[in-house]
Parts: sequence; C-alpha cells; structure tokens
Amino acid sequence: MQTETISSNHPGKFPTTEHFDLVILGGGTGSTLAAWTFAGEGKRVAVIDRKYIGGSCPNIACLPSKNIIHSANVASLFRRSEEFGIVHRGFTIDMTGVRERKRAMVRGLNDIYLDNYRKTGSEFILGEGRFTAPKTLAVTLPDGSTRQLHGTHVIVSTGTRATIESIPGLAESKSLTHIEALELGEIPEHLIVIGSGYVGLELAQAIRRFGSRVTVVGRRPQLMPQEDEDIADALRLLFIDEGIELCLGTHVRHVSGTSGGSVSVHTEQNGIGRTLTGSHVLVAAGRTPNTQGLGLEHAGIELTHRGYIKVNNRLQTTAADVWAIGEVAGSPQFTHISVDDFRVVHDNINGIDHVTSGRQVPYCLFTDPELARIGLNEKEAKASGIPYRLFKIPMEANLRARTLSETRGFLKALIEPGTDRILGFTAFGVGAAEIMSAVQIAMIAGLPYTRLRDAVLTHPTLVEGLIPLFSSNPVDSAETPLARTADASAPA
Ligand SMILES: Cc1cc2nc3c(=O)[nH]c(=O)nc-3n(C[C@H](O)[C@H](O)[C@H](O)COP(=O)(O)OP(=O)(O)OC[C@H]3O[C@@H](n4cnc5c(N)ncnc54)[C@H](O)[C@@H]3O)c2cc1C
Ligand SMILES: NC(=O)c1ccc[n+]([C@@H]2O[C@H](COP(=O)([O-])OP(=O)(O)OC[C@H]3O[C@@H](n4cnc5c(N)ncnc54)[C@H](O)[C@@H]3O)[C@@H](O)[C@H]2O)c1
Repeated sequence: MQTETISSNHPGKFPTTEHFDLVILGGGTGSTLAAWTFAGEGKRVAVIDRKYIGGSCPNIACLPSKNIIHSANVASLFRRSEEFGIVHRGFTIDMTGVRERKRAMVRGLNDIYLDNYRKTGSEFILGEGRFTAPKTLAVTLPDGSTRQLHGTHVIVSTGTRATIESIPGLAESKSLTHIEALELGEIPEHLIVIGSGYVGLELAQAIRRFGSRVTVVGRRPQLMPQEDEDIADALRLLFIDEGIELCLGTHVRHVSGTSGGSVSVHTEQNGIGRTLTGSHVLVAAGRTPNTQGLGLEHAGIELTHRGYIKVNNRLQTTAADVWAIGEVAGSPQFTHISVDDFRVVHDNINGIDHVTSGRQVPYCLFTDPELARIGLNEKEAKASGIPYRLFKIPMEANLRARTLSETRGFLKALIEPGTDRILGFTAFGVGAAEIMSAVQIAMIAGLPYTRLRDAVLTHPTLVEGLIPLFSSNPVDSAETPLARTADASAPA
C-alpha cells in the first residue's frame, strides 16, 4: 500500500493518506463480493463498515429473519402434528434458544466472511466513513483514531435503515425495528406491527406462530398492493386463518406508552378512530437511505429528490469514478439485486458496458406459504395494455403439495399470445420461490411455455406442478377480469 506524508493515525494527529485501487464505503453483500472479486484480480481493496461484517443480509436482515421464520414454522408444525399422525404432550417455545440458533448462524457467517477477506487480501476496516474530498474518505475507527483513504475508484453502498415516521409519540415509544424484533428473548404478549409490507408480514406471521397475539396496521387497503388482487386476497385469508388481526386502510395518528411495557397505537380508518393497546410495537413501514453525514457534498455526489444517491444505469454517480450500489443507489431492495449491482459496476470498471436496465427482478415474500413472482402480473400487463393468456391452477393440483398437506395457494403464468413466451409467473404456495426459479430459467433461455409443459420432470416434485399448470385451459386476457379466484376444477 502506498502512503503519502509521514504522519501518524493517532487521535489529534493528521492521518496519512493511504491509496487503494478501490475503496468501498458500506460493506453489504454487493460490496463484499466486489472486495473479494477485485482483490482476487490483484487490486488493492478496502471495505469500510461501521458495524456489520457482510452488511445487513447476514447480520440483521435476510438470513437472520429466515432463520427465525424457520423456527416459527417448526412451532407451527408442532401445533399441526396430529395432522401428520404425531401425538405429543405439549411443547414450550424458548425464545432464547430460537435467538441462539440465529446468533450461532450469524457468528458462523461472520467467521467465513472474515476468512475470505484474509484469503483474498482485501481489507475490512471497522469504522465510520465519510468523504472529505473527491474519492477521499476519513474513517473514524472504534478507538477514536482516523485513517484517510483514497481510491482510484470508490463504491458507495451504505444501505438503508427502517423509517421511523414523524408520527407523534412513535420515536418516544422505543418501538422495535426488525433488528430488535430478531433479537427478542421472550414472546411479546401482543405485538402491534405498523406496516404491512415485506418485513411486517414476514415477522408478524413468525411472531404469531411463537404464540404472540399480533395486530398488523397497514396504510393501504390491499396487502402487497403491487400484486394481483387474487394473490393479495389469498395472503389476507392466510393471515386471518393464522389468527392475526389486520387493520388495513388504516392510518396511525399517534402512539403513546412504551414498547416492551404497554403501548397504544391510535389509528383512524375511514374517519373512525380506534386505539390498539399492546405490549410491543414493531415499525416496518419502509426504508430511509443512509446518506446523511457521509460528506457527499465534498465529493460531488448528488442525491435524487427521494434522498438516494443519483446514479445512471451503469451505476455511476455524479462524481467521476465513484459508483453506488444496492439500496442506497435506489436499486430494488433485495440482496440478489445488490449482487447484480456489483456485477454491473465490476464490468464497467473493467471496461465492459453493463447496465441495470431491463434486468429481471424476481422476489419472494417468505411467509408460509411463500409468495414469489418473476416478470409481469395481470395488473401490470393490463395497465400496459399487454395481451396475455393466463394459466392458473390451485396448489391442490400439485401432487407434491398434497403429499406435504400444503395445498393452500395457486400458480399463475402469463403467456404471450402467438410466441408462447412466458411473460410472468406468480406462485403463492409451498416452495413458491423454487418453482418460480425454474420458470425464471426457462424465461432466461427464452423457452416457450410448451417446453416446460412437455418436459419430463421428476415425480413428485413441486416443480412438476408446472406440467398441470401449463396443461390447463388458458384464459385470454380480454376475458380475464382481475382477481380471478383459483379454479378448483383445474386438472391435477
Ligand atoms: C428484515 C429484512 C429482511 C430482508 N429479507 C430479504 C430477503 O429475504 N431477501 C432479499 O433479497 N432481501 C431481503 N432484505 C433486503 C436486503 O437485506 C437488502 O436489500 C440487502 O441486504 C442489500 O443491502 P445493501 O447492500 O444495499 O446495504 P446493507 O447490507 O445494509 O449494507 C450497508 C452497510 O453500510 C454500513 N454503513 C452505512 N453508513 C456507513 C458509514 N458512514 N460508514 C461505514 N459504514 C456504513 C452499514 O453498517 C451496513 O453494513 C431484507 C431486509 C430486511 C430489513
Ligand atoms: N423476502 C424479502 O425479499 C424481503 C423481506 C424483507 C424486506 N425486504 C425488502 O426490504 C424492503 C423494506 O421492507 P419494509 O417492509 O420495511 O417496507 P415495504 O415498503 O415493503 O412495506 C412498508 C409498508 O408499510 C406501509 N406503511 C408505511 N407507513 C405506514 C404507516 N405509517 N402506517 C401503516 N402502514 C404504513 C406501506 O404502505 C407499505 O405497505 C422491502 O421493500 C423489500 O424490498 C425483502
């Protein structure tokens, strides 16, 4: 590593400027892959993160939430055990045990990440970073000392945090965010969830399955408003069957009391006020980009009107040789997109033109059962005037789902008339994400749906359900009112 002037890095002294080929501010998944990859290509790379080795996904977001959700699903199976012919004399949920399984997983991931940093020769720097000049960052280390880093290229990937809206009393209520909710050592007596999106729905179901009373307050009348109404309605019925109270189309006016003791959420729906009183409140009402205090103004990096870092479709910021990836760049908020953002920047830095435009954005809501989608749904196709043929079958038509006693939900696919190309696929059911991925691969290959229909797929698998789906009778979009309910008579 090259250094400039002779000076020390101790508090009060002016730090040496250290030169790197690539400095990365914020160590999320895309950043981590960037560090390891560029270092593997012989570049000098430093990653700065103030708290998390690997960023949110392995520490406080995707993987810990899926770990806790799995424990909750085990609890659900315990409750249903007689359905499977297994009788037991009651069971106890020990949230400290649930938490420890998650913590052990996170520790294991952190060890692997640190080991990879060592093996690749990239440097992980624990500290708070901010720009002091173009492509130059000051990092405040845990002991209060400072390092100054300059990168030939810089990537900014500082992510987002849970939005705490300026609702009177909300900040004072010491509400949980997903971070604290994933660290609970006891089952809340009554959890009130503000927000009915991904975090709210996944965690509401999990915590309900641990035995908590749960109420979800959502501003929009429809759960997952971007999805087709039949999907949202099936999700709503699932939550009702789970014993979760849904207050949709409801606005939070103020909050009083303290989460962890007694907390009241004062709401209004169609002009009618209602006070919900519970033991805990979880705020899951969207995300705020982490851009404050980064000194972006010293580096020529501009923000969008929504507060995200302004980038073009090659993920270049308004400053030369400074790139932004992941959630802070306004990219869709999924780890696989943060990974793809890394690929885009990697190629562009290496002189290969690569853009984000037109890429696939598959996703899965990890409720039980899951909701997964790739490509167009009916709502989007109709809004864009795109004609389609709709194939739709209930999960009951999937024989593997029957063996599992998991027949809730349905599969639906939109096909382009004339070409038989798959325009989109949505699954609400057991293994939805895995089934969707099989369809996605067919879409990547540009295969007509008939290739899936006529494929020899292993019996009995969930993916085999694509055969009855694509063998069923399609309906032309001109004849499909939105929100057709699942056709129980579809062929098995
Ligand atoms: C509860 C939850 C569950 C989720 N589940 C899924 C899922 O199942 N699947 C999925 O695809 N996505 C999921 N997501 C979304 C996913 O976690 C993110 O999209 C993904 O982690 C990408 O984040 P990122 O790389 O943009 O930022 P992050 O991973 O958040 O990285 C940003 C990093 O920057 C650091 N940082 C910020 N400011 C500074 C600074 N000044 N100095 C130093 N470091 C700084 C932070 O400490 C952080 O580690 C979930 C999110 C949440 C909240
Ligand atoms: N399985 C996954 O891939 C997964 C899981 C969790 C999170 N994520 C990602 O993280 C992002 C953030 O998740 P999130 O759940 O925080 O945000 P979100 O945008 O998914 O949902 C927030 C919801 O809260 C509602 N809301 C906002 N303010 C409200 C208020 N005052 N009162 C009531 N409702 C209010 C919004 O209408 C919205 O429906 C997601 O968009 C997703 O991309 C992904």
